[in-house]
Amino acid sequence: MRIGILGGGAWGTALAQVMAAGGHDVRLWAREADVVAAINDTRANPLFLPGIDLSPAIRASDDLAAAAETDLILVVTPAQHARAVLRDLPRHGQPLLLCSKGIEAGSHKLLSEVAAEEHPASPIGVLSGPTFAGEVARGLPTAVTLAMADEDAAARMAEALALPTFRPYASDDVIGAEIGGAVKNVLAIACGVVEGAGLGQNARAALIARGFAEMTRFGLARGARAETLAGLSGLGDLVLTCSSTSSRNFSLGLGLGQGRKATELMADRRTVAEGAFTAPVLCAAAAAAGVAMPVSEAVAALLAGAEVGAVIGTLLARPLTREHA
Ligand SMILES: NC(=O)c1ccc[n+]([C@@H]2O[C@H](COP(=O)([O-])OP(=O)(O)OC[C@H]3O[C@@H](n4cnc5c(N)ncnc54)[C@H](O)[C@@H]3O)[C@@H](O)[C@H]2O)c1
Ligand SMILES: O=P(O)(O)OC[C@H](O)CO
Repeated sequence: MRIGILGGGAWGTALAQVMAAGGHDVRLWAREADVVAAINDTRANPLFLPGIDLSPAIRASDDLAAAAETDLILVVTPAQHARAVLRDLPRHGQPLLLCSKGIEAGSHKLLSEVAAEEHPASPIGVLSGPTFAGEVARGLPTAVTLAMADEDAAARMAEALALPTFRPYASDDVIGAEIGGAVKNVLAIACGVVEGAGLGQNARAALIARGFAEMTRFGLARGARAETLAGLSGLGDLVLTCSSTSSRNFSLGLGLGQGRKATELMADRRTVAEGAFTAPVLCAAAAAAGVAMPVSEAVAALLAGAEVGAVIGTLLARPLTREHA
């Protein structure tokens, strides 16, 4: 297949490497001229994915039209930029596979809804799961959820994209696959806070379990299926990012837990910690749906500048409740 990849960050570049290893013709769109030049001239992306020798089958361009002349498009921009990039992408009706993790600010729309609005003729899918880009690019074993409304189409897509070390599991739960990836980024910040504030491993395990309860409540309210949230793109990704400083979201939380301010931690970064953008949107969307998300609200409060001790105190002072209320 000819595969267009939108986004030359760590994940877009790692996916380009996977697709090239599968024998596909890969056209990577990156917005930074230095990223395009580095990929084409030196087979590397030192800005976003250092230390990886890239396949010669990857051709980079800053021209969206070049990525559009393909059989399949992977959308890998930060979530808040997905609509603008999709709006500029020429419409050819090929499938769009969403690989970004987030919820659109303002509209509270999932990226599958954004993509369907911008490219109504394209079949929409989601590829999501526990996937640190560096490990995927190095060919380490990885499994993901690949969801499309038509599960047979998802299975065919999974077959076309699979490698011995890259295993997509087909699903028809597009919403579930998206919500797991978006919510786990917020919860990973919370787990980083626990680490940074020295609250211990019991607290982190409790937070993963109660965070998963939040993810499930919100997901069910938005039409996700519980088994998808308990799978690779939900619980699988939650466990990965809640337990490793390789996660940008966890690392952001670590700094917050040490008492540093979000503005300072976010100031100079060129890489994206999606949970910081998702947290306020998620809280607003959950409130609109009548879903309680105390852990996510605590993260949103910290990101808005609240003091870490006060936020932890408020969370621990909540009235006791039933585990499955
Ligand atoms: N890095 C990972 O391990 C990983 C794994 C799975 C999913 N993701 C998701 O993939 C998405 C992209 O993350 P990443 O890690 O590849 O990014 P990154 O942090 O490596 O790089 C930042 C990216 O943002 C892009 N960007 C900045 N401003 C932009 C704008 N105005 N318009 C369009 N693009 C803009 C940059 O060009 C660059 O591609 C995120 O939603 C992330 O959650 C990342
Ligand atoms: O580094 P993070 O926290 O953006 O996580 C990257 C991926 O989403 C892990 O699956």
